[in-house]
Amino acid sequence: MTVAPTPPQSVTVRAPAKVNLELRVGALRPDGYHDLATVFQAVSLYDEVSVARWNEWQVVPGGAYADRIPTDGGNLAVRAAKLVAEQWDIDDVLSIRIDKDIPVAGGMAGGSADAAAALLACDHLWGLGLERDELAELASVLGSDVPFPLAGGNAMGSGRGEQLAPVLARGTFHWVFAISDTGLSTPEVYRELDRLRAAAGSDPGDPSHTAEVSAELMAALRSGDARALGAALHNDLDEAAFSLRPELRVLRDAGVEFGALGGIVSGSGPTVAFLTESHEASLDLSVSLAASDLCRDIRRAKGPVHGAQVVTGPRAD
Ligand SMILES: C[C@](O)(CO)[C@H](O)COP(=O)(O)OP(=O)(O)OC[C@H]1O[C@@H](n2ccc(N)nc2=O)[C@H](O)[C@@H]1O
Ligand SMILES: Nc1ncnc2c1ncn2[C@@H]1O[C@H](COP(=O)(O)OP(=O)(O)OP(=O)(O)O)[C@@H](O)[C@H]1O
Repeated sequence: MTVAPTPPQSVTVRAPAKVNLELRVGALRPDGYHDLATVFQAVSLYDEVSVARWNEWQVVPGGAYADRIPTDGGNLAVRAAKLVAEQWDIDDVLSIRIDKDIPVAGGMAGGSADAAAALLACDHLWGLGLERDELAELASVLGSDVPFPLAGGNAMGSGRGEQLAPVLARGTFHWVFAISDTGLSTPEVYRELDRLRAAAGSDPGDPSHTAEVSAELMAALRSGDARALGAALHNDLDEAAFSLRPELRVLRDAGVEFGALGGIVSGSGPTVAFLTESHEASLDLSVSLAASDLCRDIRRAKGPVHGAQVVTGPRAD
């Protein structure tokens, strides 16, 4: 006699943060987004999202940044689960636990990682067997950054950042992230870039704002050369973030002076990402930054790492 497999009671998925090694922002589009050319790298800071059937929709916050997780229907993990339920006509209502180790509103795509994790977790909980490209399609509806934490590794992003292509890369890179205690709003940073462009006499919607990833960065990734990668790091949103938070420029300059191979704002900030030569160099830089008192919190991580992965089994609570 064959026994039908029992559906899982709950599923936990771990998803990584990202840093944009290069972020080139093109013209403002009529839909309010900007054309982008970017290279993402997944780094070893993770959120864990557990989904379980429940009698009402709820978010159970946990982890280092628990107090900053929205617990209403606007939470991206809830939106992701509801999107899957709606598409496949599923009536279940879920409790979603989020263990947050990715800074909130820090430019490291924490909410997007949670959305990506929730998509994969629901796929497993409901036994849908979705293909990676079906998940990526749903992810792009939820946000420009959501497809990447599903994929992980290194990837090129185009369109509004949601269209991914693989990137040839070797080696492991050692990062130090300097985290601020108040976040920056992504739309506000893009708006500030447009304001700076307009103030410099150039229409933000002008097609002359083209976005292309540099050959130097791709070559540095291909060869696994940290020094070359440090020199090629670039973020078009740096100046907008520095304009809104001048202290971030001071922090970036200090990290480079303390020996980082390169320093950029991570995505839309305010986290500042520093690339270092080795694990030891990342420890040294962390000590120097901590002594400087220029940031609230310092985290070390390596990249690239895997995209979202199922890590359980039943939930302990
Ligand atoms: C800065 C990055 O993190 C770099 O990867 C992303 O571009 C941000 O991606 P995200 O947080 O997923 O952003 P979304 O939720 O898609 O969009 C939020 C808002 O950011 C602005 N936005 C976002 C992406 C993009 N290519 N152009 C934009 O101008 C728009 O005002 C948009 O309404
Ligand atoms: N699961 C979630 N975790 C964190 N923030 C969330 C979540 N869902 C919705 N949000 C909202 O999204 C806003 C941005 O949070 P998030 O941590 O994703 O920022 P971010 O890392 O700067 O994003 P990105 O790098 O993709 O632009 C927060 O201010 C919060 O109100």
